Amino acid sequence: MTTQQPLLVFRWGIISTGEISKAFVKDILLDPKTRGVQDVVHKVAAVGSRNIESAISFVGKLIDTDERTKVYGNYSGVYNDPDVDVVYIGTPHTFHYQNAVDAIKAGKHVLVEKPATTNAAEFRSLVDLAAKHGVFLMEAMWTRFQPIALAVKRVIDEGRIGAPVLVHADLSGDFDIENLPLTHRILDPNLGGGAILDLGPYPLVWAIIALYEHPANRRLKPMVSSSMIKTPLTGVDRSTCFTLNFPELAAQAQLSCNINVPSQSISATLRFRNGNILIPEPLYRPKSFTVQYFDRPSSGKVQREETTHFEVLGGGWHFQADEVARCVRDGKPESSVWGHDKTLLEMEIFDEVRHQGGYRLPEEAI
Ligand SMILES: NC(=O)C1=CN([C@@H]2O[C@H](COP(=O)(O)OP(=O)(O)OC[C@H]3O[C@@H](n4cnc5c(N)ncnc54)[C@H](OP(=O)(O)O)[C@@H]3O)[C@@H](O)[C@H]2O)C=CC1
Ligand SMILES: O=C1OC[C@@H](O)[C@H](O)[C@H]1O
Repeated sequence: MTTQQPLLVFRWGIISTGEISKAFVKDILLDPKTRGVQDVVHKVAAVGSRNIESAISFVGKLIDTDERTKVYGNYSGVYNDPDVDVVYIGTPHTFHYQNAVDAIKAGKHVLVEKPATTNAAEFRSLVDLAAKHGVFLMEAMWTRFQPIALAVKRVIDEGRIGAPVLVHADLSGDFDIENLPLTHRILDPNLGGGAILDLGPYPLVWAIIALYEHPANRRLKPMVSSSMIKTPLTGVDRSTCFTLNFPELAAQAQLSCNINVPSQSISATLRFRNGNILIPEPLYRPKSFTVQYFDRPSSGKVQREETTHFEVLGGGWHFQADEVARCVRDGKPESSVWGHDKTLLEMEIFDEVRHQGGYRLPEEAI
């Protein structure tokens, strides 16, 4: 017999009113029952923007007036609002650290957009601060919480496709950089511009699922080698390739990201001894995956293919919100699906990639 959890009404404070904050809020306000969630509902208790007009317009467009969402022309109002349980941070990369520090010091749980910080030292310091204040902290690595990622993980764990050998994954996007203002977050080094910090988390998440999380890897960190091509427009990385070596598995990941070419139709191929898993674009929210089984181990000859499709109501950002709510309800300091170790690994890999590529951000908080 299963015991029914009482319904949790989880109250979000939203920091900033840009594109991702809009997408996140639209998703969390969808009826959770449409994705089979019975124990949690999300409410937007407060929205903070640098500009009060923007907060008012955001709430007017996206949130039912019955919700009585409070608006602030700053972020501190949200941090200090007693009706807010958790703060969602949707500002550009280089502000994540300070925004998270402010929220945590106000005693709020935090979900911070990817990349959680601009470097590993900043994230380590957030982990310590969150522990000191007894609050939950997670990077918004939404792809890892989508049903498709959970299903791919099940296929790997079930073991029929054997041991992992090689992961190829790329997330590219044509941002038309020649015609973008140099102050756009994708180009501006002051906002952490370039491919690695913005797009890099997505090829990496599939390598983490297939290789880092593989039980035979024993959570060992990979060795990193990489190269970058920078754009002369602002000096941020236009194209980055990075390779991760997992000696314990004798396996590698070849990952790439680029801000001025379109993505590829098959964006990731996870190669195993007895078969492959193919993941189509967009790599951050694929709608299907295909498992190819070989006729015998290592033959490369596909005997059978199975494609699984996923229908999701909304953009797919709500699954991570459900995880945050449940972790907070259960008193957990971090998620077991996307815990602090994985964000730290991500940040350390990106530090090394930037070091090897000679890309130092103008101002890193730590
Ligand atoms: N998970 C996902 O799918 C996605 C995640 N992201 C992540 O979200 C973050 C924001 O991206 P996105 O929403 O596209 O960015 P936007 O530029 O659309 O929005 C960022 C918001 O941050 C606030 N802000 C505070 N300081 C500044 C500043 N100096 N310059 C510009 N904006 C500032 C502004 O809100 P206000 O004026 O209201 O204070 C602004 O609207 C990035 O870190 C990115 O990696 C982005 C896209 C998709
Ligand atoms: O997270 C993201 O996913 C999609 C990209 O287009 C965007 O720039 C990025 O921030």
